[in-house]
Amino acid sequence: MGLLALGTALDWPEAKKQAHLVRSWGIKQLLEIWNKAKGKERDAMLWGDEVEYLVVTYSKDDPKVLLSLRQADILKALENDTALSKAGCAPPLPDGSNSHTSQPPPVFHPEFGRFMLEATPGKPWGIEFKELLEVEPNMRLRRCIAKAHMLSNEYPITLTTFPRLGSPGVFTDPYYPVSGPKLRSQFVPDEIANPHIRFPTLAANIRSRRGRKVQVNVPVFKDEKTPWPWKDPTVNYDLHNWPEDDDVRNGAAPENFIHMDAMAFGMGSCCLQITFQAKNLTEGRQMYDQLSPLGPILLALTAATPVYKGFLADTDVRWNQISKAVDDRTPEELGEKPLVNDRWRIPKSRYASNSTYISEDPRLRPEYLDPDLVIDESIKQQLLDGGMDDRLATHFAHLFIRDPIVIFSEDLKELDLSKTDHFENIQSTNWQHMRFKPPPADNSIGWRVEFRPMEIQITDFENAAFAVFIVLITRVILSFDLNFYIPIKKVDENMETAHARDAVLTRKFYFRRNLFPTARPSRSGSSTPVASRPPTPTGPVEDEYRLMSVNEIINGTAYAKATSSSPPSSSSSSSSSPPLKRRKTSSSEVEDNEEEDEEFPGLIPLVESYLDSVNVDVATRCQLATYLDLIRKRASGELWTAARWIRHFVARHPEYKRDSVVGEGITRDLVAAVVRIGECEVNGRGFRGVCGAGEGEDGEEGVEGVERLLGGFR
Ligand SMILES: Nc1ncnc2c1ncn2[C@@H]1O[C@H](COP(=O)(O)OP(=O)(O)OP(=O)(O)O)[C@@H](O)[C@H]1O
Ligand SMILES: N[C@@H](CCC(=O)O)C(=O)O
Ligand SMILES: N[C@@H](CS)C(=O)O
Repeated sequence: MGLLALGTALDWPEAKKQAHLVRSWGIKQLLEIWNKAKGKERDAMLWGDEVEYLVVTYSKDDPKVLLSLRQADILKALENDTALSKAGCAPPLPDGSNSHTSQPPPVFHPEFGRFMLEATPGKPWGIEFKELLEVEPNMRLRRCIAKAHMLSNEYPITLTTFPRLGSPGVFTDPYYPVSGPKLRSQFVPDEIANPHIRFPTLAANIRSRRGRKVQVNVPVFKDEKTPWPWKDPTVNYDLHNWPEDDDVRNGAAPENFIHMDAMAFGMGSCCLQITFQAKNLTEGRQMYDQLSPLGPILLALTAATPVYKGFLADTDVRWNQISKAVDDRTPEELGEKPLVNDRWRIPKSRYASNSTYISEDPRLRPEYLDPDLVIDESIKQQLLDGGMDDRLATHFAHLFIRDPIVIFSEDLKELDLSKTDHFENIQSTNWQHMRFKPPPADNSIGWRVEFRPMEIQITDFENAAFAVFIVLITRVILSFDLNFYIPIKKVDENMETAHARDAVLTRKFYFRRNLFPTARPSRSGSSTPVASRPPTPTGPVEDEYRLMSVNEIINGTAYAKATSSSPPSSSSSSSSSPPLKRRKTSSSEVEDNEEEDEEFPGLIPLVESYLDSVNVDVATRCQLATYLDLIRKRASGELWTAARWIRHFVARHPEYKRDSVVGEGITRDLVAAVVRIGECEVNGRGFRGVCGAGEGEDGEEGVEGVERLLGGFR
């Protein structure tokens, strides 16, 4: 959730005139906080998660599911219920106890979509291992409380996208006709966006700055009966409501791509974000850098977005779609026209993988950095003159190549150095996969790092597992002083690779061979689990990394070898499931017979070594083991990603005609299945009973394939 200030928002031509002023005030505010906070020490190791939900309407007797646009009413109901004391919202902790002692009631926030909600814990989590066990019940509590403040036919669900957002016909409740002055979309009404002035202004000014509508094209999945070449049948080439309607006539909607044209198609997607507070600036910078190369791996591992606008896509994750949905670059910045009015060619959208490292770690070789990084030299100079070091000044001078998109006229009267609003304006509209967050103006909390790439998962069990995994990884990084550096450009490449269908099983990612400076004892104390090659700090950088599968990265080469002989569990799926490709089509695709002999320890074994080295009680260790097991099995293919489960669900549905179309009936049943899984979880009844395959305990049908997604964990 970005900066929710209020005021009179400037339209783009006016905002553009003030961009320079906002940037220069933003830099002054940044220097103010920098000078105040750079020496901050011993901040507590806190962290927090953010879970984003879609709100849908669903009832057993209704053949339609819709997006509910009652976000404001729901938030008001939550706000008015100060105790958030709805009966039945206290699911037991995994150890059977019922105490949620460390936490005040959760906090609910608005999001871009008027059909979205975000929930965070009432206060950040602390360093205690036991608190890790509170995360899942707290997430369930949030879902339960949210539901209790909705209408009986409304549900908070954690699918990344609503499968028929922008499809012809009715997909919102209430219905609004398409086309409004802010989004100017062919497919979604303006009312789909949160009416807070930030959101329609973001959408309108991004479009205006760009000079045309955003162009969100996703390759369609080619099934047996998909007409080919495929032309998006929902695009209307004859509309003449807005000048921007010409975009589709000028090639904005190419063949074989699902075409979308508004910010809502990206920022209407849900994710799971984790924020960490570092003990000081140095540690924050280290965490930012070391977590960066893990971003694409976690994106692939959490893949959950195979459907857009009623069609199966040929990609599994949301990332590039959001990137395109907020891409405000002009034709000059995109390199389509010679640079005349703009200052730079800019290689990436504002929503993209991060482009530089920020630590002063001596292990950071210059070769890992992008020599062509675009920065604003004059801003960098101001930061250097203000006492900031070169590397961090470069980072902020890169973020500040962007224009502020939402400017309130009231904020332009005088510079207030007791605030950070102008700095946050630019910072919070640089949606990179990591965010480095300075303390607020009052310096009350520490330097923080936000990990942003993960897709939201269907259940809180999975969301807690991924949140806890990232927490444990940061502790391993800090305890073992791990080194994940690879050239930042390779992180970009990995981000692209993560989009492939089933990338988790079919692709390889650039990853650092040796995470340790020297060999370390293994868990058994015998042979070393670390990479077999010595570190090469001065040798060719290319020797420091190689392509690895997600299984190798997460589970280690030994485990991957042992599990790779058995085909992924998709082999037992219906023949009508989209096929799992094992063909080689690019250098990053997994080849069955191309095993590398080099050892790599794997992140989960490293987490286990770390847990062995600290004092964790048995009950906590057991619960953490179920989370690690889920991730281990997702990485090995024993369990499916949500993307694969959704594809399977669609493929098995009687209404699916193998033509890539995800119709209303399929969408309804998919949402029904997700609601049912959520209910089973909130009620603490487990997935295996009511929600397992076949007839459930309550006499209702189980959810198709749920055991492939979740295994027998609950
Ligand atoms: N001092 C802290 N240390 C670590 N995490 C924190 C701290 N304070 C808040 N958080 C966590 O950071 C997350 C984001 O908090 P919040 O919504 O206030 O930030 P935001 O700036 O709106 O986030 P975003 O960067 O996603 O827009 C939440 O999970 C919250 O629990
Ligand atoms: N929902 C967005 C993130 C929004 C935000 O930056 O808060 C995503 O899926 O990445
Ligand atoms: N909620 C995000 C995306 S619009 C933000 O406000 O920055």
